[in-house]
Amino acid sequence: MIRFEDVSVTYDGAAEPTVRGVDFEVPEGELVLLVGPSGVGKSTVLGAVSGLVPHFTGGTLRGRVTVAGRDTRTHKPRELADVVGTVGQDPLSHFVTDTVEDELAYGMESLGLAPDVMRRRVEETLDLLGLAALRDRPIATLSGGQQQRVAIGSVLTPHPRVLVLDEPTSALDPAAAEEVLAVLQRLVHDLGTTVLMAEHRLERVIQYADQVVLLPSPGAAPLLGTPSEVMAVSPVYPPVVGLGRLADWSPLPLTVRDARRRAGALREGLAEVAGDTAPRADSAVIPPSPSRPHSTSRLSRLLRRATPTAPAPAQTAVIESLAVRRGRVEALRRVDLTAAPGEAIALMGRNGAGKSTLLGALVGLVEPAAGSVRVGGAVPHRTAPRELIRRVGLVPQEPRDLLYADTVTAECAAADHDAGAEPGTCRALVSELLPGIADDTHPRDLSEGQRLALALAVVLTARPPLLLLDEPTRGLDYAAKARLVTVLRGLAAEGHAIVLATHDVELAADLAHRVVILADGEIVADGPTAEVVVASPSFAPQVTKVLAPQPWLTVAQVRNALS
Ligand SMILES: Nc1ncnc2c1ncn2[C@@H]1O[C@H](COP(=O)(O)OP(=O)(O)OP(=O)(O)O)[C@@H](O)[C@H]1O
Ligand SMILES: Nc1ncnc2c1ncn2[C@@H]1O[C@H](COP(=O)(O)OP(=O)(O)OP(=O)(O)O)[C@@H](O)[C@H]1O
Repeated sequence: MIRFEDVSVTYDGAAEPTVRGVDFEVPEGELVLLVGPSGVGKSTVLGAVSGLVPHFTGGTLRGRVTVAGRDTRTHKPRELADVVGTVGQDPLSHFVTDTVEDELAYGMESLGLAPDVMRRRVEETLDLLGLAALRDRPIATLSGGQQQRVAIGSVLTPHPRVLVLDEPTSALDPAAAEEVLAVLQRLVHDLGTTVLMAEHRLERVIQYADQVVLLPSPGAAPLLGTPSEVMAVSPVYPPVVGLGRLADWSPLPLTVRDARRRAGALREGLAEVAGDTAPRADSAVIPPSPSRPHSTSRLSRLLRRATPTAPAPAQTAVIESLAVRRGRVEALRRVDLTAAPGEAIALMGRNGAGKSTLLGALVGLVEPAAGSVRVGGAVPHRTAPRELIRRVGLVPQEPRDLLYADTVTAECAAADHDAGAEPGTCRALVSELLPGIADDTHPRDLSEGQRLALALAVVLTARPPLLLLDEPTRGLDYAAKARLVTVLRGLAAEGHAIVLATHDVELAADLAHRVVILADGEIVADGPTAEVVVASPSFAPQVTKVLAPQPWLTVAQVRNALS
C-alpha cells in the first residue's frame, strides 16, 4: 500500500541527505511503527508519504514513494487526501476550522460526502474518542491532549485507506493513549486500514505493531523486522525490553504481561540481593533526595557561572485554595500546593485535568478566581515579566511559542541578553541537552526534540529558582530523555524547584521526588513518587507493573541493585 524505493531526502542548504536508502513496503492492513532517535528523520519519512515532503518543506526527494499506486512526488498532498489521512506533531498548525464538530466534518466536506454520512461519522467519532462533551467548543480553548484527540478524530472521519501519524499519543494521558490505540487497531483489523506511525514512547505502542522500521542513525539505511527482531538490536527500546536485556530473557518481552510471566526468578533475586535496601512504597528513596551533593557536570558549572540569583526562600512556591476559571470551565478548585527548593514534582492526571492551568497560574499567565499563588514571595500575575523571569520560567507544551528569532544562534543571543547571562551560556546548554544542532538552522526547521532542547536552554539561561515544564518529552528519544533527567536532577541538586506536567510515567518515575495527581481541577493525590504511582495502575511505570508487589520503578534501579 505504501512503497519506498531507494528514497533519499536532502533539505535545501544541507550538505548530506537527511534520510537515504529508504526502501521498504507497508502492506495493506498492517500497522507499521517507525522508530529511531530524535532528529533522525522519522517525520521526514512520514512527510514523504503524505506529500508534505518535498511539496511544503522544500528540498529534493530522490527515488520513489507511492501510496495506493500514486507517486507522492507528482501528486500534491491535496491530490492524496482521499487516500491518506495525516496527523502531524503539531495539531494546532493543521486545524482549519474553529470548533470541534466543524473540524471533524471538514475532511469529509472537502471530499464531498453526503450530509447524512457526515453526520453519522461525526457522532461516531465524538463517542469513540471521548469528545462528545467538547463538541461545541472552540478548538483554541482545548487542552493539549483534547486538541490531539480532535486532530486524530478529524483524519478518521473520511475513513482514509492509509493513516500517517507522527507521535499521535505524545499529548495524551496514559488511558487516552490506550483508547486511541485500540481504535486504530480496530481500523487495521476490521477495515484493513494501513497505518504508518512514528512514536517515541514505545512502551505505549510496540505491542500493536505488525512490523517495525528502525532508523538507527542520521543518514543510515533503515532496518525492517518484527517488533522483537528490531527491539533486540535497537538503540531505542521500552523499559520492558530494557529489563529483558538485563535479565537475558529470550525472546525479549514486548508487553508487561510477557515480562511478568518471566519475572519470577528476577523478583526472587532482587528480594535476596536488595534485602533491606529494596525501595519501599512509602519512601521516596529514588530518585536521590533533594539534599544530594552538588552535581559537577559541565552543565552545572555553566549554570554556576551565570548570574547568581537571590537566596531562595524556604518555599519556592506556595499555592493556597486556588480556583481558576477558563471561560465556562472551572479549571482548578481548592488547590493547595507547595514546591520547596531542590524538589522535583511531577504533575499528572487525565487530559483536561488542569495541569497546564496550574503551571499557567505559577507563571502569571492565568489569574486566580479565588485563593493565592506566590512564587519567591511575588504574586506572578501582578509581577512585571522582566522581574518574573528571574523567579520562574516555563517551557510551554508547544516550545515554538517561546521562540521568535530566525536562527538558533540569534535565539540564544537574545536569551543570554534577556537573562543578563554570560554570552554563550544558552548555546552551550543547547549542545549539552542535544548535541548536533546547527547554529544557523531556523527554529521552525528543527525536529520536535531539537526545538524542545532549544526552548529549555532559553529558559534555563535565566536560572529561574522555579522551573516549570509542560509535557517536556515530546519528540525526545530515551537517550535525550535520560540527558534531560540528568540536567534536571543537577538543577534540583543546586536548589531549583522543578514542577513538570507530564503524561510520561517513565519520566516521572525516573525524576520526580513527589507526584501530584489532578482530576477535574482538584488534587486527588500528593505524595512520594513510589507511593503514588504504585497505588495507581494508570500512572505506574512498566517496571513497577512487572515486578509488583516489589515497588521498583526503573530499569536503572534494578540494574544498580543487581550490580
Ligand atoms: N524543512 C526543513 N528544512 C531543513 N531541515 C529540516 C527540515 N525539516 C527537518 N529538517 C532537519 O532534518 C532532520 C530530521 O528531522 P525530522 O523532523 O524528520 O526528525 P525526527 O526523527 O522526526 O525527529 P523527532 O523525533 O525529534 O521528531 C533534523 O536535523 C531537522 O533539523
Ligand atoms: N480558554 C479556555 N476556555 C475554556 N476552557 C478552557 C480554556 N483553556 C483551557 N480550558 C479548559 O480547562 C480545562 C483544563 O485545561 P488544561 O490545559 O489545564 O488541562 P491539562 O491537564 O493541562 O490537559 P492536557 O493533559 O490535555 O494538556 C480543560 O477542560 C480545558 O478544556
